[in-house]
Amino acid sequence: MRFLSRRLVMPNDLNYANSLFGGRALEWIDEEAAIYAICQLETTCLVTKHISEISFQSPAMQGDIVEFGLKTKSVGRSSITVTCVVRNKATKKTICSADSIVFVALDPDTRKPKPHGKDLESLAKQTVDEIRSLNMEKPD
Ligand SMILES: CCCCCCCCCCCCCCCC(=O)SCCNC(=O)CCNC(=O)[C@H](O)C(C)(C)COP(=O)(O)OP(=O)(O)OC[C@H]1O[C@@H](n2cnc3c(N)ncnc32)[C@H](O)[C@@H]1OP(=O)(O)O
Repeated sequence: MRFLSRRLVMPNDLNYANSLFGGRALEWIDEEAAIYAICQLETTCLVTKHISEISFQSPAMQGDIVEFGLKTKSVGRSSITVTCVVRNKATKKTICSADSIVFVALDPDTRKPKPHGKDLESLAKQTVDEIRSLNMEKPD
């Protein structure tokens, strides 16, 4: 699982108990996972089909930086299933997680499911190439 994206918990992200609002966490998970799926499938035309049970394990507070871990769980003909973990960047404590988020690639004209032509093997290679292109070596 790669943790590449981060967000800062701001005042308008809070619930009445002054911790991160669950609905905001869900919105972030959907958005982060969608961006990940778009990059994996190399298409901008996809939709969220299914989000599995989400467990909220610990609160995030104002000023916390949270980071999003994503990985591909499986790939089908038109779908990709992604796992997402949200954790506190400083403590590494899990805030919440969604085990299976299913996105379906669509034909932009018909809005029907469209085969994406990817498999786990090709995605693994694509990921290696992507990490290389990010130039994430340690600084001198
Ligand atoms: C997010 C915020 C973004 C913010 C900006 C960030 C920038 C990024 C911008 C772009 C943003 C894009 C991400 C938008 C994220 C939404 O919010 S999309 C809005 C919410 N979603 C929708 O409106 C989808 C509505 N549903 C549909 O239109 C139809 O159900 C669909 C998707 C066309 C599929 O139709 P269908 O008849 O179910 O198709 P079917 O052939 O039976 O199944 C298709 C595939 O889904 C699988 N499937 C079907 N049902 C299920 C199920 N219950 N569970 C699991 N898999 C299933 C099938 O197994 C099949 O997989 P493959 O074997 O082909 O791999």
